[in-house]
Amino acid sequence: MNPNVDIHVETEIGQLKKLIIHSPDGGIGKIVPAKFKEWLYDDTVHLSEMRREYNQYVKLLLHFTDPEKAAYVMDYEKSTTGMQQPDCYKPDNKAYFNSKTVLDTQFLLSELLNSDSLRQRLISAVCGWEGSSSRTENKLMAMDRSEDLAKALITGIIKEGSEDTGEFIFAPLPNFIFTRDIAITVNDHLLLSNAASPARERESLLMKFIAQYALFKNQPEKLIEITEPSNYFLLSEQEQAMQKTSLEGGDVMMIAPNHLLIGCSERTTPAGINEAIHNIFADATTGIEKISVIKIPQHRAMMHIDTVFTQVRKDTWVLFGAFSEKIMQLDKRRQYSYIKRLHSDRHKETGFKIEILRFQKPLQESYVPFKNYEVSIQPHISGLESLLRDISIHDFGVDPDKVQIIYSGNNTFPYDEREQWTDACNLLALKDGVVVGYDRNERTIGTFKKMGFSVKNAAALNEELGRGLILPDEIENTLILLPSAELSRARGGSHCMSQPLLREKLP
Ligand SMILES: NC(=[NH2+])NCCC[C@H](N)C(=O)O
Repeated sequence: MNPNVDIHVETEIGQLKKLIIHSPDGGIGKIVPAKFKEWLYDDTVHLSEMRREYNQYVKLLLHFTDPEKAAYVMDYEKSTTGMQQPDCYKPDNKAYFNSKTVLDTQFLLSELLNSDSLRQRLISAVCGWEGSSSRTENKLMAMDRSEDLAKALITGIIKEGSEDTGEFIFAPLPNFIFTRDIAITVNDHLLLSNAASPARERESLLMKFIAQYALFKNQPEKLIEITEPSNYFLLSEQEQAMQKTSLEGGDVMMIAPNHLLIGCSERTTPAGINEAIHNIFADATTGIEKISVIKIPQHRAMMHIDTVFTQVRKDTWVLFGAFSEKIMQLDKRRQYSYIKRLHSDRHKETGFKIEILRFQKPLQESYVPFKNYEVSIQPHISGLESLLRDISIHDFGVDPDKVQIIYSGNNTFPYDEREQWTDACNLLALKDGVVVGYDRNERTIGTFKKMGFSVKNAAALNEELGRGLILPDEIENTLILLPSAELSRARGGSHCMSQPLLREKLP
């Protein structure tokens, strides 16, 4: 792909033009219960069903960004009915849809691996990381097709015959479908994550290669990296745990052209945030002037901030009601029972209260790297709901009376918690007011309807779009529902399954 062409994201809701995804690969079919905790899963997944669900998502993205390729996959599917996973969805197959707007990490990697020097470098880096033997390294080097090699580096399996047979060389990357978590476009820069757990570290390594050698080949200065301080290795184990520098993309939202949100969570540490703020403010060209940091409890149910809220439209948000200070002030009993629940399955202090700090970039002349930036607690921002209102009003010029918050599960226990768990708050905007969610979150869907949104099933809509009965431009104020029985088990929604590279500016 052309290096550094058309990479720009300045909001969460501008019309989506280009993104990186990763279709569920065979590694997901290898998860065993003994590995749930380490591999960040809560269940085994029925892979072929998950793929059927995911393919609706891919089709939808193609309809909105690359209609020719949408037509191609729809025709292909029709001509091959009965195929479990049609070849047009496989990045290593000749029939792959190969779009320039819906890019798969696996396809991007295989293109890079056509270069001998990069092939050598990537294999050494991955094998070094995984502690593999030289025999494994040589086996990988000897692979003919770069498509097979890319797949092996992701799934951890050197295929022999069908997908289910082959040699295991390292652990799979079952969370690679959540491409949001590995990197975030910040205006025309890319912020690379530093994963919190070993299960996701190889993902970061692969993404770094894609960013360095494909997306930003000619502009390495546009990459923002989060690293451990140089004296980290000197610290005791205890100090290292305290000062771990991790930041995952699910905690970062490019909310308005000069405003970035960063969550402090189970996955993103204060040291990671500190590093991000300094690196972003030190670079005069990122365009970021304020960074709001949101501290949420360190809890599996809400590993990133995008599991508790996302933006739907300039004036509309979906939020987990337990984090609305407005509701919690009214409902002290509910707050108490919620805190108790959060604490009961966690030994360490989780810290329930949401805290928000705003960091303001000082004028460039007075900026001394790593020394000064202004921190403020805005008195009118007392929690998440007032932050979201503040963004609609001040960043998007919405009339204060017009801001609306949709609460997951219609803010009624137990649906609020159940639907937050299955990513009712984790929506991807295809454009201002058109978002993608999961069909299982019925109470949340009901609230969308009450608020005046249309609701459409992805499969039906894809058919209508395919037949030209409706055009993407004609779709407004709509929640599009993906089938989600299996997809939701991986514990992420459409927001985390997307890494936007290009969105149009809002009018
Ligand atoms: N941005 C997100 N909410 N990502 C969800 C990631 C889910 C994944 N199983 C994990 O625990 O890492």
